[in-house]
Amino acid sequence: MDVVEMLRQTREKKNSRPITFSAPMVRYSTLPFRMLCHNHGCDVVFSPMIVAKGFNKSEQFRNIELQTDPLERPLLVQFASKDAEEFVTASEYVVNQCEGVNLNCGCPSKKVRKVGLGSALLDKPELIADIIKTAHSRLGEKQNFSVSAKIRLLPDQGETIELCKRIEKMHSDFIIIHARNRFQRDHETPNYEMMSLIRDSIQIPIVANGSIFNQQDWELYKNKTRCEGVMSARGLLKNPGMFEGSTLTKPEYVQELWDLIKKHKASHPKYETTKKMFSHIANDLLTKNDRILLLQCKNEEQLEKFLSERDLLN
Ligand SMILES: Cc1cc2nc3c(=O)[nH]c(=O)nc-3n(C[C@H](O)[C@H](O)[C@H](O)COP(=O)(O)O)c2cc1C
Repeated sequence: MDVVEMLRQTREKKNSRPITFSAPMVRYSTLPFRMLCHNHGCDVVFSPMIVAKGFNKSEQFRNIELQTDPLERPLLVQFASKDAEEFVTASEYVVNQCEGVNLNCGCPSKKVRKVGLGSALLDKPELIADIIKTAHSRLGEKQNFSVSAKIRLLPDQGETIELCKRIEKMHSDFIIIHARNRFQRDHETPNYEMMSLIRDSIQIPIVANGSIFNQQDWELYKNKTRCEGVMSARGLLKNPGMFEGSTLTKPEYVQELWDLIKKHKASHPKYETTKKMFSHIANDLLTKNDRILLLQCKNEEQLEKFLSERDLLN
């Protein structure tokens, strides 16, 4: 259950499979989706990004934003914050619900950056360092509990390496790197070369992220960057069984997610999000016309009828 130990062991064992992570995804990486990923080959699952300020303010917000289950663990919880005390306070609320906390330094959304969160932190390496250092000094004693950062590359190679070294020096247990900078679009090729240079510069484990859709993709990362972990977002939305070797999504995943949402009803957000989630997971099982029809379902009953008629639900 110690994520850091899992990553270290992978490094020591040659030719071993990297530790697999489901990525933080606003709206989508709720408890039912995390359980599905956990059941199908994800070694570690991630909460969506949670804004620490709101989380600290109200119990109601905390209950809505984060619901967990011992069966999904190891779980990491990600916070957006620009203040060390605020990050630690939020982390203290979740310390018994998860195996670690992560600082979001990568979200490129304008709305998030405008308030100084997400990838805005990449312009302030000293602030990232302060948050990680403070969190480590206050939470580092807790066993099996990690503190880490998720970053994107910077446009400048030297600055990226400096940032990673700084994060390591502040005792981040590992670092998650989306192998693109914040100006790059998700379809652009990840920068494996820069990842390899980072590997040569730091000792802490690296979790590589960016366009991992199948086994070849994660093997490419492992070979090119010598990372200890791999993380997927869109790949798992398309095929939640990707990390257990399934090459295509399966009707069973649709049924399982449906059952998990029913079971953990309160933890799942609005119907519109549920519908979109099914449109991703069932995408490759449907015809083009059916994909359009799915998105036209107006409520849960219609969606259930639609999926049942296509033999995706019992
Ligand atoms: C719907 C969606 C929501 C996301 N939400 C978050 C988030 O909450 N926190 C975060 O660090 N990254 C978030 N990301 C970025 C992913 O974690 C990941 O870094 C990015 O999608 C690249 O990985 P991929 O190529 O496997 O999709 C999100 C991505 C998607 C597609």
